[in-house]
Amino acid sequence: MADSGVLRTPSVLTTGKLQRDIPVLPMFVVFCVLLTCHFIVNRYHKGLHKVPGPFLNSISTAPRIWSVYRSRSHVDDMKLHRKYGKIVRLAPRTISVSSTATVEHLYGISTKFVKSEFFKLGAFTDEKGEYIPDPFSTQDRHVHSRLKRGAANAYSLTSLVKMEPLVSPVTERLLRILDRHAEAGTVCDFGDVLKNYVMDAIFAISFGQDMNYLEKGDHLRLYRVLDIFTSYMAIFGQIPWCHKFLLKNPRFAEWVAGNNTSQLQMMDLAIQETEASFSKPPSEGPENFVQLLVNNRRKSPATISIDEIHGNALGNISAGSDTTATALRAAIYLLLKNPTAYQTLCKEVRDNLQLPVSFKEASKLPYLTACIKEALRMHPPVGMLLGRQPPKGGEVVAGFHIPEGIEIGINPMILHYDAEVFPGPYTYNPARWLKTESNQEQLKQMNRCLIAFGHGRHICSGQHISTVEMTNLIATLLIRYDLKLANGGRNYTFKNLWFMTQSGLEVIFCMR
Ligand code: HEM
Repeated sequence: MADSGVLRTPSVLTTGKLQRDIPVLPMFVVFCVLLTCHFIVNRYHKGLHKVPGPFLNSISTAPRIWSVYRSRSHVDDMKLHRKYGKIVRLAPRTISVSSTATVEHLYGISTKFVKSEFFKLGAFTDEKGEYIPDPFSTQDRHVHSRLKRGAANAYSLTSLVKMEPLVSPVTERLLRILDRHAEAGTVCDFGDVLKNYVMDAIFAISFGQDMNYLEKGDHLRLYRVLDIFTSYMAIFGQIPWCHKFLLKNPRFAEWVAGNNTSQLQMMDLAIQETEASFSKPPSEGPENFVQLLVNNRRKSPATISIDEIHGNALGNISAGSDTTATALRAAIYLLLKNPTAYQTLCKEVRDNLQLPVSFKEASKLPYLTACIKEALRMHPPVGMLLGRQPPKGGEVVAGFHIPEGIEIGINPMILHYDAEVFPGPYTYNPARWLKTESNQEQLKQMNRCLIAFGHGRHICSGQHISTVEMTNLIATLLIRYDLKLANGGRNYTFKNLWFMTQSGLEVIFCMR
């Protein structure tokens, strides 16, 4: 057989020509010089070397990414704050503050700070890859204000209380499942059940119909998408410039998500429900979230576009499911771990409420509200910086000039453990939230620093949805069952990848 020319061509591997032609040593030297310059620029960028923090973190993002990747950045950040004080440089372009005085400055209604680049990783795009503006990710103040106004009535407490009947069938389904556990005396993986419950509840509120996650489990495979999405945001949000090469790139996104069609199904549902709401007159029963937004558009088309209706509805699923489930798990776990608090709450709830629970009645119970606040304090579902960027020209924060383009923020997990605001911060103490004659000022301060839902301009739009869900569900459970942790709660653990998701909440239910 005749040799092909290709085979006869001398290979660099056999001749060793590569080593002789490429000046490896000079290239290595150039690389080291460039890297050193990069580190120097990072460290001294616009005077940021004055902000205290570890040397390595000031020259490279690698330690920060490693800390986030290990799902324990709050532990590392706490240590850094203990060592360096109220303001710490976590990475060349990331600064963490933990001070009461900065809450208003960074997040207040009239703040000049805008959302950091981190949030752009969470933006929705349509099928053509065009950005669908949403309040969560937009940096444009006017767009943000318009979006908030356009959906304000749908997120208001008054509307949500009217939507309670939409969630009732979901709650009944949950109780049937828990009754079965109680009758059989089996241990319930309550963390998973709660996740499914919250998913069904948020679908019911948003679209007027749920996906029966409680009985079918994750049949739409939304959890996988949401897990990838939050871990991706946590890790690559530290280097947001990468996003355009990763999930923002449609080919890469398709490769990662594979043939997962759940987002498309969600989008279809949002589109169908929006169209159905347009074609029927305002209904007599409780209106769901999409219907309320459609009515807003009917009255004044300029207030909200169709894409924005879809964006809001889809945002409810991604922002409102894991977060609320996490808060509920924390509230239940902490209660069951603390028998005195559990007994106090059982007494309050059982003496004052009956099934079916209504928020109007349940929200009057001070100890129930206190237990929810204490759980949100000790285990805020969002456990990383609520990042912001200063306006053009920068801003002075905690005595340091922070130039534009730099991410600065407060991590709820740090501020909520500040002993000056919350004395004995590592102790579960719901009573700290109860009003007394002498603690008015302290309470004001604590409420200002409870930033589990954020604060001010970008405060969580869905806080009332979660509060109603949590209040009603916890009261319902305590009226119907006696609860106790299986194995003393030994399997309960959590990881912090932006969302502080737990696993192993195993509970034994007994009918009362
Ligand atoms: C316990 C449950 C929840 C927690 C702890 C939580 C936490 C947060 C936090 C901390 C922010 C502010 C982020 C920032 O300032 O940088 C936020 C914003 C937001 N949340 Fe929630 N959330 C929860 C439930 C929900 C629900 C149920 C929904 C919707 C149904 C929702 C929708 C939103 C939206 C749309 C924003 C953006 C608001 C804006 O930027 O103006 N969240 N949430």
